[in-house]
Amino acid sequence: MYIGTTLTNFIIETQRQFEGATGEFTGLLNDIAVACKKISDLVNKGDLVGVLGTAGSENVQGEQQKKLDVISNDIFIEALAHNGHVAALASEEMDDVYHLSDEAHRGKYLVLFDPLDGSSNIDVNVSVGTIFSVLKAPAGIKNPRKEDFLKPGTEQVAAGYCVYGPSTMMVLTTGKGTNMFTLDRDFGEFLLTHSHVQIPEDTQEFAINTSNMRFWEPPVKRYIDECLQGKDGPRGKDFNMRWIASMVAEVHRILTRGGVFMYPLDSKIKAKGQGGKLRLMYEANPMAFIVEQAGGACTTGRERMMTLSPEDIHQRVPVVLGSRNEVERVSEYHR
Ligand SMILES: O=P(O)(O)OC[C@H]1O[C@](O)(COP(=O)(O)O)[C@@H](O)[C@@H]1O
Repeated sequence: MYIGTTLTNFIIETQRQFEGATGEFTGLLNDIAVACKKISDLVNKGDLVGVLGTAGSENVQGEQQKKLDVISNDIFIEALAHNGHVAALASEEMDDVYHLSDEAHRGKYLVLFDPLDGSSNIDVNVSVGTIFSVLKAPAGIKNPRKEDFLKPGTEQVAAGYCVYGPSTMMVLTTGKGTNMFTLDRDFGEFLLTHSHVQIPEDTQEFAINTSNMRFWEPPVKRYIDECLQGKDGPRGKDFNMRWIASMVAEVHRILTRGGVFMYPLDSKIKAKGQGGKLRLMYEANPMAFIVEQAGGACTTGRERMMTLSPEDIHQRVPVVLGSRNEVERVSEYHR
C-alpha cells in the first residue's frame, strides 16, 4: 500500500544533505506542522466550536482581532515554545518579541509568523492561512531581542504557509525549491503532492484591490490600465482579474497557475504614515522566498523584497509578486 512521502520524511531527507544536521530543524518544522493541523481543525469546524467572530481586542497594528487570530497565535506558541527548537518568537498578533520561560530549553532558531492571514475572510468561509519565516538565532543569547530578528529575507533558512481551503495544504521552501504537501485528515499527515513547483514566467491574470485605484501611484495605474485595455491595448492580450483578500490564497493560486499579486503603496496608505499594507517580516519576506524558489519574483515595485534591511518587526511594505516577466514590467514602470 503506497502511502506517499510525508512532510517529516521529506524534511529528514532534505536534512541528510546538511553536514552535522542535528534533527533540530526537522523537529521545528514538525512543531509548525502540528500547530497548522490544529488550526486547520478549528477553521474547518468554525461555529461548531465557537471560534468565529471578533475577540473584542486590538493588535499592535490597531486592527480588530478575530477570535481565531488570538487562538491561532496561542496554538503556535504552545506548539513551538516548549520543544527546545526555538530561542524566541515574533507574531503579527504580539506587540513585542515573545520570550520563552526561564526554564525552557533554547533552540537554534527564531520564528516569525502571521498566525491567521486573511482575517477578513474568516467569518465568511473563504480560504485563510498561516505564514511563517525561520531565521537562525544568535548564538549564546538567552533572550534574543527585536534587533536579532531584523535580518534581510535572504537570511531565511526556511519559509512557508499553510492554506486552510477546500483542502489544507502546507507549502514550504528550505532554499532547495518550493514543495507542496496536502493534509490527509484521515491519518493526519501532510503528504507531498507537488514537488519543485514552477511559476509560469508570463501570465494573463492580475490580483489587486481595485477599490483603491484612485489612490494608486502612476506606475501601478499605467500597469493595470494596460491590462484592462486587453488585446486591443499595448499588451495585445486580454487579462483576467482575481481578488480573494487572503494573501495566502492569492499566492497559492499564483504558485499553481501563475499570475501577479499587488498590494502597492498608495496615497491612502501614505496618509496613515505607513510604508504599505502588508508586513515585511511575516508576510512579504516568507512569500518572497517561496515565490523566488518557484522561479517567480517579488519586489516592492522598486527593490527586490529579500534584500531590504528591516527596521521593525511590524514594518509594512508595498508588494508585487508572481510571474517573473510581469513583476519585472511593474518594476520597469516604477523606474
Ligand atoms: O482588505 P483588503 O484591502 O482587501 O486587503 C486584503 C489583504 O489584507 C490581508 O488580509 C492582511 O492580512 P491579515 O489578515 O493577516 O491582517 C491579506 O491577507 C490580504 O491580501
